[in-house]
Amino acid sequence: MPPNKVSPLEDILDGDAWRGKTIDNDNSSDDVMDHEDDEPYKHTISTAEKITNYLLCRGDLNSQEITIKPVSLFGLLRFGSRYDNFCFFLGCVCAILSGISQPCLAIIGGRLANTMLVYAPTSDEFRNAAYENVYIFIGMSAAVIIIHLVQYFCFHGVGTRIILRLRREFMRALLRQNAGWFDRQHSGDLVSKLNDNMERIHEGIGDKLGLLIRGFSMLIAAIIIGFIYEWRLALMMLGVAPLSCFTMALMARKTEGVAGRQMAAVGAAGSVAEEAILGVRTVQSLNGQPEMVKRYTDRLTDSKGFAMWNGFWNGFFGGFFYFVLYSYMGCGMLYGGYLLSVDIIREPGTVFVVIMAMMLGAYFLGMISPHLLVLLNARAAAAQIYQIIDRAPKIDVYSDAGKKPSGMKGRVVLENVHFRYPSRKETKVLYGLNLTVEPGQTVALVGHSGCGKSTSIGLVTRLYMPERGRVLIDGYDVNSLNIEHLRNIVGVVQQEPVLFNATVADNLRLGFPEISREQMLHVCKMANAHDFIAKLPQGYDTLIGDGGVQLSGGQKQRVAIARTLARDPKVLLLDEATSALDAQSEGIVQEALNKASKGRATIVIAHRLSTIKDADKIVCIDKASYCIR
Ligand SMILES: Nc1ncnc2c1ncn2[C@@H]1O[C@H](COP(=O)(O)OP(=O)(O)OP(=O)(O)O)[C@@H](O)[C@H]1O
Repeated sequence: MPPNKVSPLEDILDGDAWRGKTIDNDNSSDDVMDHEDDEPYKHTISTAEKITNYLLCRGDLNSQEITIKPVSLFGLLRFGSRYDNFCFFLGCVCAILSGISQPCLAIIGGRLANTMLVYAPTSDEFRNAAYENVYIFIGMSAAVIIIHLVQYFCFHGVGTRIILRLRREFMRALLRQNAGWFDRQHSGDLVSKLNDNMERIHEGIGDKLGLLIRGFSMLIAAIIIGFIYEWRLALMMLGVAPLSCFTMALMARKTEGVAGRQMAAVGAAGSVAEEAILGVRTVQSLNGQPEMVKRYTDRLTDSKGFAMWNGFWNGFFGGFFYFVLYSYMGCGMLYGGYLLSVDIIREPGTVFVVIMAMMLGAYFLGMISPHLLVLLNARAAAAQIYQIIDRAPKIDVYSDAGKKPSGMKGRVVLENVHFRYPSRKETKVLYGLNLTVEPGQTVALVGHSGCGKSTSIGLVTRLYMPERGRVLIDGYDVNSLNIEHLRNIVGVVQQEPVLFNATVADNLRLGFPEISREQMLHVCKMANAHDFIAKLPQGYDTLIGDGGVQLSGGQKQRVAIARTLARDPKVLLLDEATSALDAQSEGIVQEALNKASKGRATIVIAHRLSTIKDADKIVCIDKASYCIR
């Protein structure tokens, strides 16, 4: 069954036009282990990109290493609907118009200058010409306001909508990945992909792209207008463009380095804060608050130095940029004056038009230079995100493929199972394990730490696939069963129950949103959880905090057991479900587990005798031998 729609933004997010293609999963039983290593990649920058970078004084960007092939510019719009594509196009047109309009305003400025310098202020000609130009000026300014508004509205809307979809698709794709893949990832990296990369993509299809288009079109329009009005002055003024570009490129080179180090130091401080908050009870119980605050402050102090340098370079080059612009403007005025004196230029307004247009072009060229990386960064960030979105794992929880037999009893057979983890291929964990659990029977798995007990039950839920041998339920190879169906038949209770920051009822609904109140009460009674839940301030609707922090360990475990029972699994896998509890809680939870395992095939992993004393069979796992008692 495809996953349920999860967001109230269905109207925006609905529709398949933007949905990325994924590789179909055949769920075939001849799949071996889930070996899916991602190939390393080194991207080479195209010649056009190299030339652009050199022209804009950013030759340093040509040597940077990009380890993923960036998507194309249009690839950034992959999750855009037709409406988004239209808005994007309209935004680009408005950005170009907005860019062209600025040098055009310089023309009106020049005409006004002419009026003031040529006519007597009291004459009718002066009044008429001045009014005419002022009206044109106001009219054009009003048009610029509208163009700006449409441009920002379009880019902002497109960016926001596409990022919303992208975030949802990324989250959906993340939760689709198999355990072997997660073993090779760092959760911090994935969260930062969700935040930083999305931000970069947003910049690439949003306001910053508008800024780039506007800057380039402004420069081109300024050059054209300048050369049309007076090519000699325009040619002289053209020199300001590389100068301003060079100044801002220098600033970008200096600040990018220190800003990166500043961000890294702030990030390190953030990690300390996150660790301290997550482990606040341990910190407080050890009176470790001053130490944690000191560690946090030390990291922040590291960032202070970089922040100061960042500010210094920004201030210095920002000021120097204006110095370059105004000095050049002065030189332009002198040269314009000379051309006027030798009658090459007839009207003084022409000098203003050329100088103002070229200055505007140069100013915006300088402004966009630090943002040159925006597009490349966005394309590389999109490539990273799409790589995960497009990754269809062999064990695919969203796949519709596979058998869904009804009326399953839950007879579990592990037949000569060999296994090693994909992330540690050199170490073999299971060496031909054989195990049979009849419906209604409880089998205890025992053995020394690390012998492969948890691994065995992970294979029953098909978290991983055996290297050799088969795992069967009612005679069906688990590889041939539909994954969702399999995980409805098999229920797992872990040592550390994982509850979420929601109400008790919401936690019980996870994976089974249709559960009725009666069913909820029934499973909670079976799990010895109903009595304490009923005494909570809002009963089943009580919020239980991060990870269920407002419940005791035993209470959390009973809610987790009830949640597992909600889907009425035929096979119950208990992975040291009581080992983290004190003796009293253990008794209550054990009683709940005994009730829960009635009529189901149950595999219990335990170290305590009390947990396994009622088992029908005890299987001892020891590297190359498995003994049954
Ligand atoms: N995700 C993983 N990636 C790589 N190796 C793993 C992974 N999980 C477990 N292992 C290794 O596989 C072996 C078996 O681990 P498993 O968790 O099945 O042992 P166990 O018998 O349940 O141990 P314990 O009783 O301590 O819980 C161990 O050597 C462990 O280091």
